[in-house]
Amino acid sequence: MKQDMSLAMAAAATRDAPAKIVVRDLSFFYGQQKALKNISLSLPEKSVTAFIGPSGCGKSTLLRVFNRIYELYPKQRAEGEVLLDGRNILDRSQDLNLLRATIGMVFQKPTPYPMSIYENIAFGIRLYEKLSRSALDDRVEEALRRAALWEEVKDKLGQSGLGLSGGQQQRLCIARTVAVRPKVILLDEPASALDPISTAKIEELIDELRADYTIAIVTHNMQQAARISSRTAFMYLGELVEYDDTQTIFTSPRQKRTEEYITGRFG
Ligand SMILES: Nc1ncnc2c1ncn2[C@@H]1O[C@H](COP(=O)(O)OP(=O)(O)OP(=O)(O)O)[C@@H](O)[C@H]1O
Repeated sequence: MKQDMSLAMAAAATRDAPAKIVVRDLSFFYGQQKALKNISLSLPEKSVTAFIGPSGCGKSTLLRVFNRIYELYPKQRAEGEVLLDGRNILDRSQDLNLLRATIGMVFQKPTPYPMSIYENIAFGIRLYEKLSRSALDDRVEEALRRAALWEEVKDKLGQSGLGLSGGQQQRLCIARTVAVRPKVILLDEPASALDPISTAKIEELIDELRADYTIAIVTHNMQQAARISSRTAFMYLGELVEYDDTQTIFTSPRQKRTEEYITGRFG
C-alpha cells in the first residue's frame, strides 16, 4: 500500500516534469535487420523510466542509441531523432566524448577498470577536467558517497577495483558514471548479475539518484520495474507497445499484449 502511494506520487510528479530526452520516430538497423521500429517517446527529467519486454525486443538497443555506443560498429545505424534538452544527439556534429560524459551508462556485468578503486573514479574525471589533487580527492569521495560505497572502501582506495564483490563493483561503476556529473544515467540490467542484498542496495541507490538525474533502466525483473520507476515502457519486437505511468502499466494496461506480458502469459 505504502509502495502504491509513493509510486502514485512519483507518477504524478513525473507527469508535470519537463522532458529531458525526446525520441522522435527512431529506427535502428543492425545491417538489414530493423531492430527498432519508429519509436517515439519522452523521458521526464529527474525520474526513473523502466524499459521492459521479452528478450530481443530492443530494450538494450534503445539504450545503446542514447549514448551512441553503436558508432563503434560500422554496420549499425540509427534514423530519426533523439533530442537531449532539445538538441539532436544523433547529429553528426555531436561530440561523442562529451555525449558519453553527459549520458553515462552502466552495464549488466560490472566492468571496473583494472586499476585501483581511486583511479577507477579519478580516471574519467581527469579526461574532462583539470583539478588539483585535493579537489580530485574530494570528487572521488563525493562520487563514492553518492554510490553508497564510501564507507566500505575508504580505507582501501589504493587496492584494485577488481578485488571488490560483484555488488560493490557495480556500485563502483555507478560511482564512476556519477563522478563526471552526467545529466542522464542509462542502466542496462544493472542488478541482474547480483544477489538479492546487492540488488536491494542498487535499487536504494537508484531511488536516491532520481532526485538529481534522469534515469533509464532496462530490466527483466518486473517487480523491480514496479518498485523503482515512475514511467514504464513495454516493448515488443522492436516496437513501443505501451508507455505510461508505471502504476497504470502494472494495474490497468491498455494493450492486451502488455497485460499478457506483465501477467506472465508470454515472454
Ligand atoms: N550486435 C548485433 N548484431 C545483430 N543483431 C543484433 C545485435 N544485437 C542485438 N541484435 C538484435 O536486435 C534485436 C534487439 O536486441 P536487444 O539486445 O536490443 O534486445 P533486448 O530486448 O535488450 O533483449 P535482452 O532482454 O535479451 O537483452 C534482437 O533481434 C537481436 O537479435
